[in-house]
Amino acid sequence: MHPSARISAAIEILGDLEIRRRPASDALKDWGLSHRFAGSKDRAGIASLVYDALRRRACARYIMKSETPRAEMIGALVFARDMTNEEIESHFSGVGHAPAPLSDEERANLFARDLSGAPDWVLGDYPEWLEPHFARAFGADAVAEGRGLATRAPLDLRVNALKATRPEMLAELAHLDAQTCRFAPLGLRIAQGSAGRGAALDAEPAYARGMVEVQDEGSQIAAALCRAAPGEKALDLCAGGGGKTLALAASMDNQGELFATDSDGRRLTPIFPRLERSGARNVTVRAPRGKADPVADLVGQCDLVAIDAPCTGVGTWRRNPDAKWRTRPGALEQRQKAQDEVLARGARYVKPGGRLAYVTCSPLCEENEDRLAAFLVDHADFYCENAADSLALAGIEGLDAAASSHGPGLRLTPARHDVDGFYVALLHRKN
Ligand SMILES: C[S@@+](CC[C@H](N)C(=O)[O-])C[C@H]1O[C@@H](n2cnc3c(N)ncnc32)[C@H](O)[C@@H]1O
Repeated sequence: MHPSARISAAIEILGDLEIRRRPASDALKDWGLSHRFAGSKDRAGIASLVYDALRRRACARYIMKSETPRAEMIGALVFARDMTNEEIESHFSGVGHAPAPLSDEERANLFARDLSGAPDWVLGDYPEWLEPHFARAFGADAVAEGRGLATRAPLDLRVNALKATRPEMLAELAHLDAQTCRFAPLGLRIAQGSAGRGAALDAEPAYARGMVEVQDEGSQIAAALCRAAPGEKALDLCAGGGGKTLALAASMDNQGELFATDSDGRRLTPIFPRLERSGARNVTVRAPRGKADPVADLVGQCDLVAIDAPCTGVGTWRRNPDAKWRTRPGALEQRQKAQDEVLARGARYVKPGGRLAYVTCSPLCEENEDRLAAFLVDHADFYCENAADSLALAGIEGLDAAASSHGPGLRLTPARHDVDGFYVALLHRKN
């Protein structure tokens, strides 16, 4: 497909999202099924355009003074693709499958690119309802942090210490220009292509053999901060697809016991092949059955309970840009309730002297420091670890400035650390 035809297709899909209010991945899949002539490169290129438009939707709508998918696409080419006015006009030629030529009004708005007077939520490209929450979490940096969350994510890999070393994998993946991550001790980063096209990892023998695993550097740091050690009894209470479980198992070097569960058994499905591929042998998956607690025998027994809590996912917007417009205000209150419940539940499994790791992929105080403060009111037998100690004990260097200024714990953000947004705090149960 001609690049201009891809732009037309992306506009069509943005229109579908507008009307049917469904996940972008569903709309993209349906488009692919009904346009079978489009090859995989075309589909990837169109998806990348759609996601870029979602990333920069607020700025695009503002400069174009319009909320149409066409306006969003023009804005995406400005803000996410750095195209000149002439380049954009050449794509909107009306020839063949290219979008119709720009109207006089569109041309005037495009040429002006006028963001003057725009509020922070527009400049930072986040939903208006989150403005007070961003202001609280980030203060004067709200716009910069929003912009960070509106960029494209790189591809990060975690070297599976059960099967390989980082120097070995650096050499193995040199043809992808793999680089060591800045902070994560086992992390490798592969830069994305200019139009957001990623490396074909599936074709890599090192990936197929489980020597590397896809995991954002922020998620790797969160897992490393848990300090799961060989010989420990550990519980991953919100294991989901197992991203953190695999990292915890590797950090335990297959020694000790790691239990993985989740309140939603269906979410555990991907964990089985992933464990198999990774060579982790000390993990027991306990799927919930009926109302009984699948890990009841672990009450008061665990050295470590990791809670990768359900959250708004604001920190993952780089990878899921449509989530930022699909999340509704009520979701924040719902998540806070779930977080209080899961923290109270997790505390029960920690043995005296054991630790509880609380992790979210959200930067909002309401989901992080506020939840810990509420937890500590009801759990006087727990205390929070100092952020500097957490980093030192996990052997992670260069992140001292990530200590939260809102309370205990650490905050990672795309703008400051070039990783997905994460919050991590370590609590200890007193002896
Ligand atoms: C952020 S996701 C976990 C992601 C996963 N740890 C990973 O790294 O791939 C949060 C998970 O918490 C689960 N969850 C929510 N409330 C829970 C509870 N009270 N007990 C256990 N799991 C819960 C959800 O079903 C969801 O799978």
